[in-house]
Amino acid sequence: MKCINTELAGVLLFSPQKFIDERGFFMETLRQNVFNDAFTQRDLTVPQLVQENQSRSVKNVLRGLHFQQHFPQGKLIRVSRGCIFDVAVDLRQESSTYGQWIGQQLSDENGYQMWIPKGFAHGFYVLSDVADIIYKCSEYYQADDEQTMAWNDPTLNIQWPIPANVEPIVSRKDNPNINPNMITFGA
Ligand SMILES: Cc1cn([C@H]2C[C@H](O)[C@@H](COP(=O)(O)OP(=O)(O)O[C@H]3O[C@@H](C)C(=O)[C@@H](O)[C@H]3O)O2)c(=O)[nH]c1=O
Repeated sequence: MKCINTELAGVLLFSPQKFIDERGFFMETLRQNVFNDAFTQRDLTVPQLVQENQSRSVKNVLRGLHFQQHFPQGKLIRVSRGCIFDVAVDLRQESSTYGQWIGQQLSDENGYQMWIPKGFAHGFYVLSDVADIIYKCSEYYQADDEQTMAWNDPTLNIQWPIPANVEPIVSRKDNPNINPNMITFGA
């Protein structure tokens, strides 16, 4: 498993070694010592991962942007089936990359895992017919602590790879036209 930095401080991309043979493939998806080393080598605190989630989405689904306000979660995200455009937005006011976003394709082909630290909002858009996302979190989910920021927030101006004339499929919570409690970036 290789770990590389991204242009946003603390956002890491893990790239596994894939062993392909006539049966299919094999790869390690978590190895605690490699994971820990990636953080200690960068003088970052090693996160404890306390919850794992899986969701399935169909093409054109967009989930996010989500974050927990008082109990922020770091998230280690991978895709076991299909392909997504995964987005992290830096909401850490003291950060040199505050307000910036990063988008990365994660797929069952590339096997990449994106580490999104605490203090970021997270969302993704599904590019394949179906996508299964598996992600581990460093804090427990707390429904009443969760905040949603509009995926199409004009200040963030995230360049989602949504085809022209396609409306993404969103939950009521993630629909800026329906959810009156949505957070506006910078407000
Ligand atoms: C996230 C989550 C949801 N749920 C429940 C609440 C709800 O009834 C149902 C579906 O929840 P949601 O609609 O919030 O699911 P979803 O929109 O997939 O929420 C997720 O979106 C991505 C972008 C993230 O970053 C995640 O942290 C999480 O916020 O599952 C849990 O029980 N535990 C959890 O950890």
